[in-house]
Amino acid sequence: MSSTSRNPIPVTLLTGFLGSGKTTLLNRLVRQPGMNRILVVINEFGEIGLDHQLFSATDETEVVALDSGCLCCTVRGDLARTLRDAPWRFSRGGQRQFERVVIETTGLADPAPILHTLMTDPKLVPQYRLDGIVTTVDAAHGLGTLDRHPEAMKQTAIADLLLLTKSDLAEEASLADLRQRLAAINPGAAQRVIKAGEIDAEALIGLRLMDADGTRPDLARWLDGYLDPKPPAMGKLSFSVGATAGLSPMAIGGREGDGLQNDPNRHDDHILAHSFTLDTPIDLARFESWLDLMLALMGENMLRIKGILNIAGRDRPTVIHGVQHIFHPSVELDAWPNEDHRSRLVFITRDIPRESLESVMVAVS
Ligand SMILES: Nc1nc2c(ncn2[C@@H]2O[C@H](COP(=O)(O)OP(=O)(O)OP(=O)(O)O)[C@@H](O)[C@H]2O)c(=O)[nH]1
Repeated sequence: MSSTSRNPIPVTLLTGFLGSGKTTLLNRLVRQPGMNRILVVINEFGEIGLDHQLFSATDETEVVALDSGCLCCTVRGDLARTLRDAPWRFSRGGQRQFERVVIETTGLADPAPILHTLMTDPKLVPQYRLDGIVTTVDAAHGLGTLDRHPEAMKQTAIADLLLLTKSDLAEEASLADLRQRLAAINPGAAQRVIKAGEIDAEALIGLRLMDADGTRPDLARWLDGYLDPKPPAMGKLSFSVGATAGLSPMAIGGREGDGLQNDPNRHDDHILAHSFTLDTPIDLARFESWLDLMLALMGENMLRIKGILNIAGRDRPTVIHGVQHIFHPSVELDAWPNEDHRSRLVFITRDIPRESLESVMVAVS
């Protein structure tokens, strides 16, 4: 099957702030008939990519992980290349194996440059059409996140559909306030309140942000307002590499800061991803008190904690998710995604130097 300008492949951009439920939604969606033959492009932020391991694809799903940085900053070229090559790369017997594309951005991505790529790359424009932008908003944290993070504001402003996730964690009154706030930012977007990623796939299809020729003027105006022609600023960033005193013998992932525009750990001068790999099984009680201490010390600047853990005494991996100050219940996966059974943790922080994380670890060791 070929894609032509008369039959371009629909693309859904799935965005939403850190921990707002994008992967949970995707995991549910790909099990529905309207969404099974899809190519999922997952963009990881941070040196250790965990998202594609937490996404459980079906047999019919093709998955590509773009893990060399944040889509909006450093890997737009990768996205363009991936989409250009996808129709032949994911084909069997001359038949393309996917009917639509879902791009899951990092929680920090500014969607505007990604849209710009989709709309202007001369090889992509005839092959793909933007079907819609879906933005997840955490019903429990949404209001505070909009106040503090301009990325979340942009993700909201450009959505066709706003999915208010985790409704089970939000008070009715604050949900109503959030809905009002979202409507003020983006009155044109439909709002749906969901729980545990449950929504009919049909609701996400055919949002028709743009005509197939990509000329809808309000989007172009929006892009004009948001696209920053300046390249990202360069700054000094250094990572310590090697063992540190901590929970257990621990290898600290990382490398000396170089070529920051390609640094997968850096979103801007303030937001950094810190990755840690722990070689030996974790003592759960000790780890939990370490986490409590870190959250107490780092407060709101600890944006996201994600990890796949090898807990002493457990055969299966345990996945943990912290979203700002809320720690979601940990989940045991059925099996390790690959042979590497080391624990891996990613912390996404604002204005918290790596040394502080390390010093907390030293303090509790
Ligand atoms: N209580 C509750 N938890 C939810 C719901 N949806 C998602 N979660 C939890 O929220 C946490 C983060 O969800 P993810 O789906 O990983 O969020 P994400 O947007 O993909 O996260 P990033 O990729 O880090 O930006 C996980 O622990 C989920 O289980 C919900 O409706 N209710």
